Amino acid sequence: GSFSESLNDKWNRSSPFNFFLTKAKGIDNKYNANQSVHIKEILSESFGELVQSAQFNYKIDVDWLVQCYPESFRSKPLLIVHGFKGREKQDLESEAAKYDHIGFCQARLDIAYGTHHSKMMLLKYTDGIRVVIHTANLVHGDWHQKTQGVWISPLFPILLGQGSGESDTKFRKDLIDYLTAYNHPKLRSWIEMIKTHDFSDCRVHLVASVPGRHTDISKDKWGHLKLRKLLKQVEPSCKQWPIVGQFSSIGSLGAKSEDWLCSEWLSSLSTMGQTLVEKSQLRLVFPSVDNVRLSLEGYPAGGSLPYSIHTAKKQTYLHSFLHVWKSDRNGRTQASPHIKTYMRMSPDGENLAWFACTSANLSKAAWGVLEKKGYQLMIRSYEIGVLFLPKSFSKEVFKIKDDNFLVPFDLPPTPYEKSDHPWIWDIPHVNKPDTHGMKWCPN
Ligand SMILES: O=C(O)c1c[nH]c2c(Br)cccc2c1=O
Repeated sequence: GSFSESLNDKWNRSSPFNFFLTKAKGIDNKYNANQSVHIKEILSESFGELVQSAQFNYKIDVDWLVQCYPESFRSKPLLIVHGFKGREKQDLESEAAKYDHIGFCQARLDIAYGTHHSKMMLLKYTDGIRVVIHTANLVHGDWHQKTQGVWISPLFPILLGQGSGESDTKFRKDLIDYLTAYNHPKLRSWIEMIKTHDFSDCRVHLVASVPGRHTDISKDKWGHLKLRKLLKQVEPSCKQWPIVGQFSSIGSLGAKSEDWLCSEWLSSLSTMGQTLVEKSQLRLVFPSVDNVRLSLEGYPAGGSLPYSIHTAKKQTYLHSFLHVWKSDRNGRTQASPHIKTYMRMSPDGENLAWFACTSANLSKAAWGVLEKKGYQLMIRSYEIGVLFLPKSFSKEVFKIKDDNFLVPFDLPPTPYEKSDHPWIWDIPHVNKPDTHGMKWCPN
């Protein structure tokens, strides 16, 4: 309609998946309607009478975040959960000094190179709690001209009567376990609050990572082993379907594909338990240089795609798995991806055996790596995402068209041309100008 329709109507129409992409300035506005949201809509008064909120993220522009809340909500307690230390922590806290409603929770990062990647909003309203799990940093640029994923939960009401308050997907328990893992006093009140609310309507599973060397019963609570455990529920008929991984950064994966990518990691995502899977079974989507050059932002989009030459040089085998970013179906081929999604698709790209949207990029730090002959799963970072299993929606598979399932990019994905190269952020790109006539010369 002509009004910016309330998010409530949009949310109802997005049921039962409630999965959205962020609005992108500069694409045809018909693609910024139904299944698109902006942060100001999520925090708007029409979406709920806010009492307090918690924002879990990596990059946070405090002033920008405060003005994303409606004026009337800018005094409601806001807890910012981050992973910064030392100078960066000081800078963040001094940025917020002028706001007396903002508190901080510094997540422990005891293992080197770990980061607090998780992106989640906990929104406490007068009549319930809502959880938002997404992929966008709390900075203007992440919500401006990129492709990001956002899952918005139902409004979970206060638990009345004797119901368990838990859903078949055990989402509430998994969320409590995740928050408990921070072991931080400022999250205790949120944990207690979640325990008093009814999450029985929740249809997604939680797939999260917390830093640590996880063993015994904790080994498959996190990272790719949690995903492996959940995917055991997937229709066996999909066993031969390709796995698609799509992400905005790539870690150091080892000298050979058999070191981690096509053994440990792919085994979890393909639940075949087979250690080696033939190449066409795994399709990876990561922006090419031209994807970045021709994006709405131009080369600066590459500032959010931190794939370094140092890492890329060590793993040229990866480049034969790569596919371009193409999202004509959502009018977002030029909206550079910062979303991360993983899925198993039918060869024709018409159906999905499962679909996940998470903060986790393609890295051992995010998904974990088995150590000590598989005795422990070592994870460096905090990550959080949601998994959609057809079974939780009384289906065998997701029929993308018939079920109106929002898939962020075109399936099947399009392989790199011989002339395509993966975007690398710390080398010059000067052969051709970008959409703004500029070149990329990192220092
Ligand atoms: O958690 C995230 O989303 C991100 C983590 N690390 C980054 C670096 Br390092 C450089 C540029 C962008 C990002 C980023 O977006």
